[in-house]
Amino acid sequence: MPDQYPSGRPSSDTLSNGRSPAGPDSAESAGTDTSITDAAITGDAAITDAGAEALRAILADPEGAVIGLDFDGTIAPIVHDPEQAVADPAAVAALARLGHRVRSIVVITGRPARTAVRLGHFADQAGLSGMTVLGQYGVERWDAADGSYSGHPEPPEIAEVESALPALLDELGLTGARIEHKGRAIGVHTRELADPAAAFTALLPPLSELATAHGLRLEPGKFVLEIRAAGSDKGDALREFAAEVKARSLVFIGDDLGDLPAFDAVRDLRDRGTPGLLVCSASTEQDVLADRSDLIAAGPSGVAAWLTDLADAIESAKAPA
Ligand SMILES: O=P(O)(O)OC[C@H]1O[C@H](O[C@H]2O[C@H](CO)[C@@H](O)[C@H](O)[C@H]2O)[C@H](O)[C@@H](O)[C@@H]1O
Repeated sequence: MPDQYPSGRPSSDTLSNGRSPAGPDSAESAGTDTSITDAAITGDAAITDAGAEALRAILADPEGAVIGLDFDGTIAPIVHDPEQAVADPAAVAALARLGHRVRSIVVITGRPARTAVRLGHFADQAGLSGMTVLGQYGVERWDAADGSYSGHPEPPEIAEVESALPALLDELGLTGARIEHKGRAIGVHTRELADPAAAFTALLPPLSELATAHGLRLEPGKFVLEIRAAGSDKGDALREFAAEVKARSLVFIGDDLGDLPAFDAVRDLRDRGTPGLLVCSASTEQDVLADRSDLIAAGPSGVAAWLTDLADAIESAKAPA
């Protein structure tokens, strides 16, 4: 696991940084170290100065803005069965409205691109005809414009890992762990086990060893350990996409460890002059992004509410007087 990741283990604590989330579940009061900006977009939520600056840039020039989002835990609520994790219809509806106004909407996910498109119902939304999905941390791509899918070749080592897994899980007494076959990656989920956190901790060293032995990497997430090819991460994917579409500003919304590189990319880009807004989809399972974000949304429902507010604000700025 890369050093910059503070912990691979899902947290069972509630958010501890005292910042108030945007969205319907918002409960805490705003911290004193942040400034409040346009209440129409952030409600009572605290936003950093850099975030407020980016928000102003987005509102002033939506045609230059890229809206980047993670899928699971951000626009799709977390559920036990990954096949049942559908996008929140309110988030999709807001994105469809934003799709008419902004430069691009891009979902950057650990899911295969096809899975995210299917679970998000992205292909049937009129407003999303310019959307892009970058799957498996950027090595797969779907473009709504022509419905095309593309991707790197699947690493053959994944099949070797797959055949080694049953014996390893048996040995650890964790045969009940859900295996998610993603073609170019394989996920081991502990959410449905009696003690998901203990199972996650027990699996971390042997799965890390297994990944390394096959020249692959371990990607930890919320009660999931994924073995995948090294190479692209969400930061690379976001940087390349922002350059491709010539983004003049960006937002990235995420919830989990795999989103950290995308957060770093937004920080790098804003250090170089492109305004960027970082939004954390907060949960009690993972708080690593909270301190790194400009704005905290109260989970996927808070993200959907924030996107809706953003669409309202952009549309009303465009409405004739
Ligand atoms: O990059 P993301 O879009 O956030 O995808 C990351 C992983 O998300 C999925 O797992 C998570 O969501 C599941 C469904 O809600 C949940 O059961 C699981 O505990 C979460 O970790 C997905 O199944 C993985 O393949 C993704 O890599």
